[in-house]
Amino acid sequence: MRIEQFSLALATPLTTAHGTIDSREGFLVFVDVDGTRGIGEATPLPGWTESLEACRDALDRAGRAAETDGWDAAFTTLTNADEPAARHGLALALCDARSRAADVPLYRHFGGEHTKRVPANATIGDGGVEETVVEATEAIEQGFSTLKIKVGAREVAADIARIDAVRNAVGDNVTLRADANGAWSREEARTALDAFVDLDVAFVEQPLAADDLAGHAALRGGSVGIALDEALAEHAVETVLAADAADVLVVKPMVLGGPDRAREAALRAREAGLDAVVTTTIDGALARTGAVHVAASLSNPPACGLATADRLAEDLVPDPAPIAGGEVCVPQAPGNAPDPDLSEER
Ligand SMILES: O=C(O)CCC(=O)c1ccccc1C(=O)O
Ligand SMILES: [Mg+2]
Repeated sequence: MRIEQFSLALATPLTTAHGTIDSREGFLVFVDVDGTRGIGEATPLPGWTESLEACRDALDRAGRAAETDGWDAAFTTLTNADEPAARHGLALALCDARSRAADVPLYRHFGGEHTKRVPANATIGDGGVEETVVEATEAIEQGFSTLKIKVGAREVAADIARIDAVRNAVGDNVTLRADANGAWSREEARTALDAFVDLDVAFVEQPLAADDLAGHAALRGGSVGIALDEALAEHAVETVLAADAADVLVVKPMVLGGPDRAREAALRAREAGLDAVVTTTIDGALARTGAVHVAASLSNPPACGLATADRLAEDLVPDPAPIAGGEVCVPQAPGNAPDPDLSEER
């Protein structure tokens, strides 16, 4: 197992209620499984996952275990909860190699039916009213029919005005979602949800703090759904499901410890009657493509948060899963991504 650090600048920083993401640092993970190459990506996002340093330490530890005792031993040195990005890096590398060896695209290796495209949502940042409307209108022109708008960084009334302006600009046939990143109090969330009924907002992602499962459970029941995202960085999937706290789970492979874990979480959500939206943490192309395969492995996925490549000013490889007309093209080559030519010489 070989580990190589990278850093990617963002062209368009993503500002959320919790701060601004303006660059992404991580590691490429190269493995050889019985003669077949696999490449994974571990791109930790502190606050959501372990730190870059902890990720590096965990990958080094897993690498040593792999050398002496094999891949299973390497996995037992990593946990979903403590080192999810490191586990993601190793898991993506291994499932890339295994699906490549089996000569099938990764989503088929996961058990998915043949599928060419997955619908994606546009991700609209936390600008003022005018900026938000411009971004929303541009996204519609690009072919998106689902928009996810960041809220929670300003007064609730200002966010309601932003969503109202977007609804007026885009008309009734566009699905609107909002993501508060845990910024609201229970009262603020109630005020926002009440206003969002008339604006036909499909769901709000993480209106309350990650640990307030009871508060989220109490917000449910109206026409505006509750989606949980940060809550899954803090609690096990089963805990969240048992709390009856959500209509939708937001499934981030980098946060859940790998594409395999993300698929399991999505299937569990569906079994429990919830929907699952697969999204990235603004990852490099390899992890983003892994997330695309997770979404493509589900039958009829909803619009997913996979349209994040264009936020990067540079990327690891040419985009294996480009967006066209509001949909992601699912790679059909064996493995996760077509051989990116960065294996042997690096
Ligand atoms: O879901 C999307 O549309 C894109 C991904 C996204 O919003 C995101 C990206 C990085 C960190 C957190 C989040 C989030 O969903 O809160
Ligand atoms: Mg979110």
